[in-house]
Amino acid sequence: MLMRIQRSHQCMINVPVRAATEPHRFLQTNCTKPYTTLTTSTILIIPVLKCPRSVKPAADTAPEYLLSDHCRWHECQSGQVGGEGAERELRTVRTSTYSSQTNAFRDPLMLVVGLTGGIASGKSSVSRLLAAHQIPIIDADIIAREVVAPGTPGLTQIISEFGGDVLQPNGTLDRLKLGQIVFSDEVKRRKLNAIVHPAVRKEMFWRVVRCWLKGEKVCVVDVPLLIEAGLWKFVGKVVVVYCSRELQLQRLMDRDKFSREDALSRLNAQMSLADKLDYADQVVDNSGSMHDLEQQVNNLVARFNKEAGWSWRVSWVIPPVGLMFGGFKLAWRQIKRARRRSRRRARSQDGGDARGG
Ligand SMILES: CC(C)(COP(=O)(O)OP(=O)(O)OC[C@H]1O[C@@H](n2cnc3c(N)ncnc32)[C@H](O)[C@@H]1O)[C@@H](O)C(=O)NCCC(=O)NCCS
Ligand SMILES: Nc1ncnc2c1ncn2[C@@H]1O[C@H](COP(=O)(O)OP(=O)(O)OP(=O)(O)O)[C@@H](O)[C@H]1O
Repeated sequence: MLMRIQRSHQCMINVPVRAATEPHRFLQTNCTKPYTTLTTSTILIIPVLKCPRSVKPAADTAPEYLLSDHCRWHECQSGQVGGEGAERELRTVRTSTYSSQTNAFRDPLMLVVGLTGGIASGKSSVSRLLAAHQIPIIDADIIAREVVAPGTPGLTQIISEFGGDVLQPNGTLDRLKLGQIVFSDEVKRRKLNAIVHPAVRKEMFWRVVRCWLKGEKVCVVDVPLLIEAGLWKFVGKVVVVYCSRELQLQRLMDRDKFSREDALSRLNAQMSLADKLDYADQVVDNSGSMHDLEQQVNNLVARFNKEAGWSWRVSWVIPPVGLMFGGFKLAWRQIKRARRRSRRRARSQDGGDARGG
């Protein structure tokens, strides 16, 4: 049963009645809590799930949006933003938040959060807000620059693949030129990815390990291509920063002073945000103001802290615990996520058929 509630002067969403009347209790008992654990013995990243307490049907669970003041839903719903495409995405957002709430073991050793989204959807803005809460951020875009700095094997490989023309007179990479080449040619982009991504993955891995050695209970890896590169499988929680395609384009053009054509070529080089939502455990809707975003991030941090709990310290005391459960949990989580995605697809197809009919 759904009821329509007005959450702010500009925002209306559909939520289950129980969620509307008892949001906090509702969310506490209906949460996705997959985790990533690190064990000292193996220094492996092993996702661990929280023990099922109660598995609710997807339609009976509360959307994450209850806790935030994000907006423009009313505009999307009335077709003011993005038209039919946005409507489809909106449906996906709603479906994904409703059904992302499975249950898992509350015994994380360190929660590794994979923060992703599309180009200019607001990942860096979310990262900055998270960093203000003293959460360590590992930024793949920054690492991707470091591994191609002058004197690195990465830069040498790029020169041998793309030629010396992609260098500036001072010997650094001409990123604008290389960007124009790779974002208009998929084969070349794959070649660049094959040079840069392995080095980025390796460095990210060691930075995660360092976070764990420092005793952090949560760390966030900000990776634009988390889903495309398959890295979502190795993080404990996937957070997708979403906004409509049109807003993404607009923000990209405003920020980087790209023409619409250049912006589109970069946008088209990535999986669509609507498709990324299929992988999300939590969605940050960045369609509203910076203030809306900040509120959502505050809620996200509260959630991380609650989920990480006290037991992350277990990894320091009994390292084999993570190893024992990790392999099993990894496999189990993959199965659950695959089921979840196929349920969502079926639901969104049903919705489309129903409307079409
Ligand atoms: C092509 C390059 C030189 C352009 O540099 P530029 O400074 O203009 O962009 P920047 O690196 O800041 O990336 C901006 C955004 O573009 C998108 N993007 C970057 N590389 C890719 C790619 N290979 N495929 C799809 N999207 C990409 C991401 O959303 C990223 O956040 C650079 O993006 C690059 O080296 N890309 C390959 C490495 C990579 O995949 N980086 C992404 C994180 S691992
Ligand atoms: N809620 C918002 N309201 C207004 N502007 C925003 C909002 N969120 C982000 N922006 C602006 O949009 C642009 C893109 O945001 P940001 O750099 O955080 O995206 P990103 O996903 O990290 O991009 P990239 O993939 O290129 O690294 C920036 O100029 C930022 O200031």
